Amino acid sequence: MSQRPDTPHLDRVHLPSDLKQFSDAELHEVARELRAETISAVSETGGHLGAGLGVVELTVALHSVFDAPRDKIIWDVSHQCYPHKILTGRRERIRTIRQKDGLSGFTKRSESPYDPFGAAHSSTSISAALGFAVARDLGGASETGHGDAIAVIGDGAMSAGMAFEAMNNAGHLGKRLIVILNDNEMSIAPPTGALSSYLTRLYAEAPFQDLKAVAKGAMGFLPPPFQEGAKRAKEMLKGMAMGGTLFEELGFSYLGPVDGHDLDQLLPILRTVKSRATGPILIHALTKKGKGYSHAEHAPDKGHARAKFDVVTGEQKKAPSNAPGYTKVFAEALMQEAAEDSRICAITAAMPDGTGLDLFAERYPSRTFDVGIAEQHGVTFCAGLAAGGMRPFCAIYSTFLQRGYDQVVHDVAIQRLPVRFAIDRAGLVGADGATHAGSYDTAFLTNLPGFVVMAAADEAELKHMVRTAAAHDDGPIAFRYPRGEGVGVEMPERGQILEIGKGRVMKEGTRVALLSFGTRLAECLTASEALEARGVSVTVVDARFAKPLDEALILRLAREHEALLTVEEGAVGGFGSHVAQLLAENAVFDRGLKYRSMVLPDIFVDQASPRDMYAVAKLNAEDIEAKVLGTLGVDVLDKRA
Ligand SMILES: Cc1ncc(C[n+]2csc(CCOP(=O)(O)OP(=O)(O)O)c2C)c(N)n1
Ligand SMILES: CC(=O)[C@@H](O)[C@H](O)COP(=O)(O)O
Ligand SMILES: [Mg+2]
Repeated sequence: MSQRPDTPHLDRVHLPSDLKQFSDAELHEVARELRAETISAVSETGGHLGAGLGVVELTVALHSVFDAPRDKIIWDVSHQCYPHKILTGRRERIRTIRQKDGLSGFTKRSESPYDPFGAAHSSTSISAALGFAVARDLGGASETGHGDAIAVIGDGAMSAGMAFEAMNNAGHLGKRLIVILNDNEMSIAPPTGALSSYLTRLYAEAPFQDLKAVAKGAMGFLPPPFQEGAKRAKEMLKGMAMGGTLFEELGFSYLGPVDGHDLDQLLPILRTVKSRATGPILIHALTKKGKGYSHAEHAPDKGHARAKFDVVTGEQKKAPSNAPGYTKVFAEALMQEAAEDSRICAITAAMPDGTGLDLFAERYPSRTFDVGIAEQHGVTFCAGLAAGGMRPFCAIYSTFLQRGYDQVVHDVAIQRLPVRFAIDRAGLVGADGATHAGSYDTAFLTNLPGFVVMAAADEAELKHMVRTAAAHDDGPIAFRYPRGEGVGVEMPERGQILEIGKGRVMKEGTRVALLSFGTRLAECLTASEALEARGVSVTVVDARFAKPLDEALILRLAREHEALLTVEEGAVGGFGSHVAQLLAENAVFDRGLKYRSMVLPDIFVDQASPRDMYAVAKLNAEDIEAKVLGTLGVDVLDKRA
């Protein structure tokens, strides 16, 4: 356990209203202690660090000026919400964050009235805040009352289309709405794209202008520093002075840039905005990701997410790995294929490290594209690349691909374009919890005509699937694989091209067939050993493909066994549902086959270790064993006795 920081001011804050007791000078102390408390807590739990450290002053300023929960403070993505949680009655539990039965790592409506809107996927905050603003003005019912709607959105999140859709709508409606653009010039990786350059220009190149002239035509309200004509006010006015910022063109008043770490700027500005704003306003705050903790500030990712760490040295306490991680296996396999085929290119939506494409980019910079947080665009961009004769690999986490689904259907599948989808973080992911679970991709891709859908059972299989996808030009193809380490199997030098729609039999038995799709295969094999020990003979098959199904193999298994169970780390509607459809269409149930399908349950599974989450989902080896025994009508307790 790290030594807890001394926090005499913070100790007096149990709810945000307690901040009102402090002078502005004392709020500086609160902020200093809040930063120390955040670092100390995350050092014990691991989690998102850099973004939270970057908004410490903003959090203190917002909570001391506004009146949450009546005023709705909506954190975009909400990975920066730890200081907010500490100030809003959750300090006692902050050291449980992201753990089983602990606080969520994100804002969550069911957790606190101070979290008016849950998030974890980016760029939703302005839409949600606008919804609150309109509900307020239309007299919607709210247990906490209706006050201001405030969206705090990062420069990375601001680059997504959804943020602009919301600004477009908000500018048109003209409601009082406050957007704080938290510009730290970082996404998880350095941000890419023209918007990022634009934001930089807003404060780097804007000429100073006469304060009075600016004030005259500007916004009808000015914080005191403006009136005093202080140098700082000039800084604040730079962007405004340019006139016609992108945000103003969209109907927002633009105020900034302001120093997001300077409470002496933030407090008067927020107070003035609170008392005077009428329509939508955007405050452009410049901050530093990882601010105040040098090990974060100077890290390439600015301390975005951390395992538990030593506060003094910054050293992370990572568990030693026993097998290569799936992400790295994917990246290395793709590089092998790219070496042979100059048409292969790779696309990430702001997750170069998470998808392994940072490695690919080092070797093939001109064939790597980080499109920013823009999954929809990323998918259609790949469709265009494929139509243009390239072989694009679209590397997007399962959970984020949800955002590009219409593009998958309309731009890729209907046109039968050979986009290769590398779907990382398939299945339950652990500490990020339900928002990041890769639960639905098998279901939403296997519905689509012409799609090939594969799941890797281990890291060697992943290598085969990368090669198979590279070679597959006849329409779209996807392969899914989980977060974390492989199972430690022997790795081939290079992947083989798999026969499309063919599974592999791992072991032949006689009474029960376990048909696995994905990495539950290891659990099936473990369960089969336990079942064999009870005298139940088990066949275990790795399906490899959910689409097309290996119909011949599945129908043979159905014919030759008393029971057939499918097992997958995906929601209902995926592999098992397609197998059931095949069996039904072939009248197999009429002949008395006992069929069961093991899928993720119809609940959102909260954060815990992946193993604990799979225990909740009843998809571990012991659950498979129990399900088989139940299916056969064998009394589990009797047998164990
Ligand atoms: C739709 C979606 N895509 C990708 C992500 C992964 N992601 C989480 S935080 C983040 C960077 C956000 O950058 P920014 O908004 O600037 O916030 P910062 O971390 O810099 O404070 C990304 C890409 C996500 N949460 N949601
Ligand atoms: C907040 C967010 O969406 C990311 O930071 C996410 O937590 C990354 O997950 P991985 O650690 O699995 O890359
Ligand atoms: Mg940022």
